[in-house]
Amino acid sequence: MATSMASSMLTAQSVTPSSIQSSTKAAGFAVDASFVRPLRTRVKICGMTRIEDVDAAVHYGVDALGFVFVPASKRNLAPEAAQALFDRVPPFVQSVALFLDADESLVETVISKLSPDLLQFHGRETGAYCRQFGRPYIKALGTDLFVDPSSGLLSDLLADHATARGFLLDSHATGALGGTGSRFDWQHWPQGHYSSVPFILAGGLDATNVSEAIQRLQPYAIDVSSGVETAPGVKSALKIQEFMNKVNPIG
Ligand SMILES: O=C(O)c1ccccc1NCC(=O)[C@H](O)[C@H](O)COP(=O)(O)O
Repeated sequence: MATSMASSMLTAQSVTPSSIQSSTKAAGFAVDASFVRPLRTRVKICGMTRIEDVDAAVHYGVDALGFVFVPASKRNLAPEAAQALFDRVPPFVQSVALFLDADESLVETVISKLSPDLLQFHGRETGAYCRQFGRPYIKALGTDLFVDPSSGLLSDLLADHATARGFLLDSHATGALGGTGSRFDWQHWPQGHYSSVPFILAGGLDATNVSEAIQRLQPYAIDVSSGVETAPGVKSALKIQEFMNKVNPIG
């Protein structure tokens, strides 16, 4: 008890904003006053379709749960069917509603019925489209954009989405379906001064590769779906446990 109190005091003392910022700079990220890297990697598990999976994810310490409102997806939820899942999300765990080039009416229905904490746009949505809902959002970007940043496409997109709370980098080509379980070439992970908002790593993560991903890329957060599933939309409590233990090892 005494030892653990002493070590938590030590941690609290040594974690000044300036020490956080200098370690962030060392990792190659642009830092401004609005983005201080957290000490632990945050986790979103996406594609929740079952109450028992929500419970397992919460039990193992997830930060956010993703719910897919994309009719073409195997993980798609009808807003009415999602109510019971949203009702199960406890305080301090975020609910994230995911859309892909959706009709505005679907987004509005989900907002009014389910009150998600955060919206996630996975297609070719413009900044103006995303902002019209007046809710915080993150924007998914295909890493094809990062292969040649000099093209200007990437900086245009980041500028258009200047009010996004973060950018999720996935292996999908922009506009294509996500949640495929495939990894992108991590060499294309942004190391430069692209943005002062957090980058979230997604695409093909699982318990075998997530530690390496975090060490090499130091993302703000990670997002996983297939890597903790036995079938699309069916999560495994054991895989969630193994994954979460690798992200933020206990002890
Ligand atoms: O999950 C889907 O079916 C889906 C459909 C359409 C757009 C996006 C979708 N999922 C996005 C994600 O789940 C995340 O980006 C995910 O963390 C990465 O997926 P995975 O490679 O399966 O871990």
